[in-house]
Amino acid sequence: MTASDLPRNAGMPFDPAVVEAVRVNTPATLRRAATIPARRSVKKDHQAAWLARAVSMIDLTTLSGDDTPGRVRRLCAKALSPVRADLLEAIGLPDLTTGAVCVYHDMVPVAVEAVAGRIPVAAVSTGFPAGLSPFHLRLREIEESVAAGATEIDIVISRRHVLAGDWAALYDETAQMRAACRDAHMKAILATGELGTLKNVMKASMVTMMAGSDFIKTSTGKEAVNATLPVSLTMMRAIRAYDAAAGFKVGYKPAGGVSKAKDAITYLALLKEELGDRWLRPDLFRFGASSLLGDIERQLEHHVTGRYSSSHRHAIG
Ligand SMILES: O=C[C@H](O)COP(=O)(O)O
Repeated sequence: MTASDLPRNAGMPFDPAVVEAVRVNTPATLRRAATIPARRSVKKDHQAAWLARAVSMIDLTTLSGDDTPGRVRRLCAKALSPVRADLLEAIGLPDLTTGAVCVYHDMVPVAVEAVAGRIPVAAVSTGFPAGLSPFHLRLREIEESVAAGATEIDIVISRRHVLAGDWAALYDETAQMRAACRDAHMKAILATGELGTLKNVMKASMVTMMAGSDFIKTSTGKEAVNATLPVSLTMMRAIRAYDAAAGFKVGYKPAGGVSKAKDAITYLALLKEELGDRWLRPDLFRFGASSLLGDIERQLEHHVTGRYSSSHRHAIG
């Protein structure tokens, strides 16, 4: 299934009442989030299957100033063959790829050629990570990446509109970005670590979904605080509220600092509890991660062989 086959979020007219109605019980959210990692919601013998599913939902990412075509080609090769064939065979999987690759605009042509249509190419955009370049150039960057073959665009929102409570401005900018994406799927990066409160996270989630975002994504990976469980719980609840109001299922993408296999399982267990099995698929969930795949592959090797490829690795807690 390619991006263009997937349903798109048509959005809904901006409704300030929806934003004003937002309520977040922060202490309760923090308490609930604190209990999640301790729960053994995934049985040990199911872990391999969950880890393989996590791999299929990774946007394998490189977003560094020293990125080169060679590095991006190696990233794409890994995305197309993320787990050793002997390990896949041992866990009974015929084939596996990551959900997508995610790169800066200038690396899109290299990635498009390297993946040869087998998985989507996502481009970060709109002046990533700060999102403070001239607005017309932010829209132009989207258009250029789509023209270069990116079928998924990860935009960054203007945090100042959230911090000022200017929800109409946030809606308007996001809607214009969505229009610039044309057929490409749009993920709205909220940079939640810079939004101050969980209430602002919930409001920004609702506004960007009303403006037509197909996914909402926690972070650029460049903030001081990126994906967390309390923020994830809040954004998943926003997605559920939007589905109830608009009848559309928006995807969720935690990004930044998700680097351990046990964390991936925790996120998936939370997703299953909060949104249900339908979200446990690449069209509605992605990890934005650059190093998570390495730890998952090491855990899969231990599951199959009883050994770790490097001595410093520890079993999933
Ligand atoms: O989605 C993109 C993030 O920048 C990935 O962050 P990470 O390098 O901490 O995995």
